[in-house]
Amino acid sequence: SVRNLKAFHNSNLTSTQLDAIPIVGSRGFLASFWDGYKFLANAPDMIQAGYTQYPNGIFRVARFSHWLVVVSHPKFVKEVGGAPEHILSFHEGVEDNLPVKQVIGRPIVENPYHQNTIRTSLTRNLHARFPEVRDEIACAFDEVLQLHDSEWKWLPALHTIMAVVARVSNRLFVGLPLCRNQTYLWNNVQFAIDVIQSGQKIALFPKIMRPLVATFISSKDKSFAVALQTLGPLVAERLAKEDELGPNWPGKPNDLISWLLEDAQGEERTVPALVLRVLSTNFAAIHTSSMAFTQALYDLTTNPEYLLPMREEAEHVIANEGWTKAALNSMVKIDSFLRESQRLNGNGSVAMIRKVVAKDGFRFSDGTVLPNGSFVCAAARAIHYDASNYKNATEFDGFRFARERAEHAATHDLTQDVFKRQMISTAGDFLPFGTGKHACPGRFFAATELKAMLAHVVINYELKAEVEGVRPQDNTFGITIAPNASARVAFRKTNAL
Ligand code: HEM
Repeated sequence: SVRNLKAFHNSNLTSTQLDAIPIVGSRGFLASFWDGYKFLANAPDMIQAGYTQYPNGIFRVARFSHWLVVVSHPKFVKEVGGAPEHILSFHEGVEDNLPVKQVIGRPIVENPYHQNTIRTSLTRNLHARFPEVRDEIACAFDEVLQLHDSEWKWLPALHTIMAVVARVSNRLFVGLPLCRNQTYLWNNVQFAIDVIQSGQKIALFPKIMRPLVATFISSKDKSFAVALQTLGPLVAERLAKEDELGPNWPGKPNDLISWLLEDAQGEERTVPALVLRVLSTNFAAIHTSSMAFTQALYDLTTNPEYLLPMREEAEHVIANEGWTKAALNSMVKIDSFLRESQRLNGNGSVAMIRKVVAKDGFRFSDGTVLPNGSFVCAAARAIHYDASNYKNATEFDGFRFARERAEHAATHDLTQDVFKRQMISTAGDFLPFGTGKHACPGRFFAATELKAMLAHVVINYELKAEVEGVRPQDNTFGITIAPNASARVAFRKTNAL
């Protein structure tokens, strides 16, 4: 349409509308097209260069067919996070890197009601379901690690943690016995890998060609068939019960299927539609949480002096309060350690990619205008590594947030004031979960799960790095930064000397 053409012209590499915003790299169509390639290999360095060169501001880098505007001041990050969907679109921003419609499914974009279910019902029920989550953590580590007596055992960190996280997350999502069904679990893991891999390829094609390309590349239909086979019967049973006994039947399980059914309307109340929501929640949950925990394990094995203080904290809190969700609030060192790991090793050089969809563009408070059709994001990693945001910013200081919380508590009336240095708190200078309107709705569960997992690990195991003092190198591709996928960590039972 004319509007689409106009939007394309406004945002593409030859547009003059972004002239006021400085460029990192080259100007001119061919040169900047080449920069688009370089960006795939060097995104973190290019973003850091722009950040250093244009402090507290806004700059742009070339992607293949358009500019990506990058904001580096927390104030501008907040303005991006606060803009509503009809001005800065989250979904259109995601779509640029990941063609969700083709690799996951159209309804996830067109009616994202599950985000609300996750933010509200799932989060509200974390207290009630915590004993099961805790039980699954203990069983999953036992069964996945298979440690015997006093042996040190080397395990591939990411793969091992993925197996634990998939089980623990699904204990909450679908409960026993399905959360231990290996076909069901690995289908969720494989689906996420396929979504990312096929998505990155499909995203290189113009939008109009994507549906066709997807029919050759995407294995979505295969994953969906396995999900339907393994999870479908359980969903069918729930729908039948509701038809027969109404929405509040006695003994109704307190899980994601029930929470989704409370929100799902019309055509979303079918077996395939609900299976797709659970599959896509697994996609959003498993890889992000596994990557974050693996990075924390690498931080712990590289800085082993943190193990004992966290073990002492966990043992002390559990002795006083038992294994409850509320007890996790008292584990401030563990919370701080995970937050610090996310700060330094979060999952991307940029975050919060949005597309300007407002007809008249988007205006920042300093007057800078981004025309309709442009893309904008936050320089997440550079912000996290900036000494004006964090003291000794490039150093891993596992308990920095615990110290800040203690200092704050000593000087403030805490009934009046929530100090935002906990794992779940987002800010313009803390972006592992994004911030603002689309901040990750699953972060309350992620924090609960990862804190309980870390407490379990430090109490029950000794750990060893493959090479003492050397952190396994990240895998970097384009804007993505992921933990090393082949590094191993050694585990040994604590009391098995
Ligand atoms: C450590 C683990 C996790 C990390 C680092 C993470 C990170 C993120 C980030 C960066 C976003 C996008 C925010 C933005 O662009 O503004 C996001 C969105 C989302 N996350 Fe998470 N996430 C994690 C765990 C989870 C879990 C466990 C769930 C589900 C239970 C989940 C469900 C979602 C959903 C549904 C969205 C889309 C939000 C929307 O469209 O408004 N995430 N997450």
